[in-house]
Amino acid sequence: MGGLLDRIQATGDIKKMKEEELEPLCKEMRRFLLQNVCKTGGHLASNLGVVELTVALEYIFNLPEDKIVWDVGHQAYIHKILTGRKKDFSTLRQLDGLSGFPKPKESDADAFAAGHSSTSISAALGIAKARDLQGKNNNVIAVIGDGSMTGGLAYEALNNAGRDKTNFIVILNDNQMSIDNNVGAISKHLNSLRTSNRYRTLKENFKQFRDQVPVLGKATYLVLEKVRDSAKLLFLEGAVFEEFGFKYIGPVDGHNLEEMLEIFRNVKDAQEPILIHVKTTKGKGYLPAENNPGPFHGVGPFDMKTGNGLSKSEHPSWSAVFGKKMVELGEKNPKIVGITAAMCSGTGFEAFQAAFPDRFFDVAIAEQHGTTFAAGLASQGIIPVFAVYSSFLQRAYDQVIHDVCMENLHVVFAIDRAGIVGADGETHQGVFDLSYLTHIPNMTVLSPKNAWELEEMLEYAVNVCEGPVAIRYPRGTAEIDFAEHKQPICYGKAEVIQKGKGIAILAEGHMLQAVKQAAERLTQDGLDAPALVNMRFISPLDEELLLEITKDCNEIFTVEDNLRKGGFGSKVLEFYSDGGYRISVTNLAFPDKFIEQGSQSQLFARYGLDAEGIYRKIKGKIGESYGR
Ligand SMILES: Cc1ncc(C[n+]2csc(CCOP(=O)(O)OP(=O)(O)O)c2C)c(N)n1
Ligand SMILES: CC(=O)[C@@H](O)[C@H](O)COP(=O)(O)O
Ligand SMILES: [Mg+2]
Repeated sequence: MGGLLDRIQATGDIKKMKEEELEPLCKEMRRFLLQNVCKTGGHLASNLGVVELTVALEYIFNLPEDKIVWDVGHQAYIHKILTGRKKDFSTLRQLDGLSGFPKPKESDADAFAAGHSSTSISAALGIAKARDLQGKNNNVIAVIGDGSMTGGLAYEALNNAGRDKTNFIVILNDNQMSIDNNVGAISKHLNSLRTSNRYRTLKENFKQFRDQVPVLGKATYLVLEKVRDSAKLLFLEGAVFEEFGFKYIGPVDGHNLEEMLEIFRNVKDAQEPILIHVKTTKGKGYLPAENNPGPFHGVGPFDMKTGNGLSKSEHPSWSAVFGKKMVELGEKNPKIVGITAAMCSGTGFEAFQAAFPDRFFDVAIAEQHGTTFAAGLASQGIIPVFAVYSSFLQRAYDQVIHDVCMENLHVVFAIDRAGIVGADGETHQGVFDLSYLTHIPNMTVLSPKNAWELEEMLEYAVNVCEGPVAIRYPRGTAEIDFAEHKQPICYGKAEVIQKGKGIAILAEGHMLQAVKQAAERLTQDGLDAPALVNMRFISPLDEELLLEITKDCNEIFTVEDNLRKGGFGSKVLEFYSDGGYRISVTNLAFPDKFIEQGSQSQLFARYGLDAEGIYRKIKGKIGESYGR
């Protein structure tokens, strides 16, 4: 056990293995993956599905000279293990550990960083063009899943690449799944291709042809091409990729190592754009994941024997609170519709989808389209609620401005995973949305302190607001026991949790919990109780309250789950500065850099945004004036 993988770790090169060792290597790889990911958590099912594909790719191509661009990159664990990172694999997705995504900073075998979907063909095309411009002749390969193939960016790249005739290879890894079931016309088209046996027929024809005209190994591809041209019938139905100018090869069995090796040998160094359609099974080799690929797309620690998750919480997740409330709102108002961009289960939208299938739209991985589609619906009096992760909405920035806000359309954005998300790291931290939304005219931005307030804000956003409105809430479990503070939501009004003297702490959303604990410690230290405010509205700010508070307080602290620049605190600072008010404002927020991976609590602690850190920063700032 561990022998073959350890050999690769020692030699740093899978190419030194004998071909007959590759099957046992795949077996060992699956065991290793399971034994580790059941402890660290991670994107298990996608990785189990690409074991043979990755092993064959890295056996035939020469890394790092040849460049493999993994789309999203959540399925690059095997690649990491094969390229010298087995020894660090137990640190996967942990603080200061191995990233769950490709990262050129981590290894020169990682050609391009990713985390968001549908970028691989564009990036690979750019890398191939750069190769040509520099007179090099390495191979460039994009590996993209069927789910990621629903993203518009992929088609912009195909459109560019096919016309351009740049030689590079696209491997379409089709497991018929996005995170949930894949949807849309492209997915249907892939299904129709999957069931055809054109590649096998082509191979049969080729064999007959070869028996008549002897050919040697490397020329195989050229012969295949000739066979193809002489057997046009096989291609009459045509894959859409042929129309884009790619040579289409497939569908091929992505778990048949021999077939993968043969194809990759044949296409290596080809001089035109080629797309290989590979069929795989998500979760392959681990029954709980094969039977339930959705939940095993991304998992926390689990029991390997049963597949059951280990972490349980008595509190509901923010997404679950959102989902439950949406059903209630949907029952009362038939104008409400739900939109997701391939994140139905992640955003808690499943119950709404089940209850109102005609009023629920999974637009696939298409945040830009989802936003403009919502604008279209809103322009006709429908009330769309688009539930979308904060970092993925970054894609639709122009659509938010141009299609929604400029026309002041009543679109509700339920921004899930706002703030620090944890183990996914830099690519997924939702720490920009306050900065990229709050300066847009007409946009209302709300941040709930707890589960109850999320429900109230949703009701308010759907039934009371008129223009565009965004409610941002974090990943994880929602606080439910703030029984004492249940004031109704009023446009542009903050909620005063506690009046105070000297210091005022203004909290954004769920940060109020840590702020309350920090405030308690300050009072235990003998300071006057600080004023505590739950801002609720980040845009527009409650300017009346900001003025009022200066009567009793001269030290203002803002606390938020966002980067500092352009965030909530900097807006407060701007307000006082523009008005010429002489008051000390300190912003407690994430620093202006890409925030690394780690658990949410580790990251809040590292950046001084947990209760302890907030307490220390306030104490440090005011220490002198209080003589402490
Ligand atoms: C822009 C963007 N939207 C949504 C996601 C979330 N997401 C990550 S993987 C994934 C499904 C991808 O499906 P596919 O490409 O087929 O890969 P598979 O996991 O099936 O191998 C989704 C929706 C993302 N990473 N980026
Ligand atoms: C790779 C990707 O983008 C998603 O799978 C993401 O990791 C999901 O995040 P959650 O676990 O927060 O739903
Ligand atoms: Mg897929």
